[in-house]
Amino acid sequence: MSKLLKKPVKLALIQLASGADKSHNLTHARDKVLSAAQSGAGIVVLPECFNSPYGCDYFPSYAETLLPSPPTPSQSPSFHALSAMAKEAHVYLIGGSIPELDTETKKYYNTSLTFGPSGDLLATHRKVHLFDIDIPGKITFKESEVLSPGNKVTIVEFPEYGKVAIAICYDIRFPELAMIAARKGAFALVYPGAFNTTTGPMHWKLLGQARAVDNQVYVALCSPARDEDASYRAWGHSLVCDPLAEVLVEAGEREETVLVDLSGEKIEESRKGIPVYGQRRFDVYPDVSKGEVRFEDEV
Ligand SMILES: NC(=O)CC(=O)C(=O)O
Repeated sequence: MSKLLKKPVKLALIQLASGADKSHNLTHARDKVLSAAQSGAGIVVLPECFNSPYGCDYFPSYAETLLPSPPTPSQSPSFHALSAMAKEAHVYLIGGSIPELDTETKKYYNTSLTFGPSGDLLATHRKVHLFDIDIPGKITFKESEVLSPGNKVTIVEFPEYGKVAIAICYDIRFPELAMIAARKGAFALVYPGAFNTTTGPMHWKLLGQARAVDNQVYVALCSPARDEDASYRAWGHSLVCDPLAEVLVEAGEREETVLVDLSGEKIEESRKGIPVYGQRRFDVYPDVSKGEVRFEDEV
């Protein structure tokens, strides 16, 4: 079996406390990314909407323009801040997500940017599955009132380590994205995500463990810290599951950085012990990674 993860790496999830002040959020994120790097992290993750409060009312006013790439600093201060943080900390940085406005189509997206240790943009993922739910008496949320969906599977190669799949929050509820990425060789599935105090206790950990056990890879979920005064109260509990679906680390509700060591051996051992990876019956059902899969944004 080829090594999915070429060498051990420390992963950091920054459960950031963000507020209404974007430039403060960016400076605060920088401090946390640098301190995660000082603790030995090689890959650092920020939460969904790390530079703004989360909610349909906020997306338009916080949206930045990313295309054509690279944007100017005034079009996207967050792009430039993330690139600089990755370079200064010398880490692979999965920059949570930010609200994006495509000025040509006038469409808004929930978009994740990933940068390499030289500050170069490695990947862009626009949330594919929008968070439209209605649980009477608990929560109604309709991202599609403002946002448009992305249309591709995102797998990024970190040359030192291997491939990582990136998707955003509600995307975790759709196992196809995870299966495709794992079968294409990702060693980890990373989801910046902001579940809430209704969906969090129901499904956050369960979904992390489910995607891990289905695919025998590491799964990381990175949430904003809970703000009790916000209109949307994030669940917190950023966590990492190993390829056997054991939760290796889990944050509480407040601001916190969790760090964990990932190793290729763990993936190999789990696949050797429970070899479902080689036991699939593609003569009985189709392999979703072999059908028509889009890896590039439709333009
Ligand atoms: N932010 C989200 O997409 C929230 C979500 O997916 C949930 O189930 O809660």
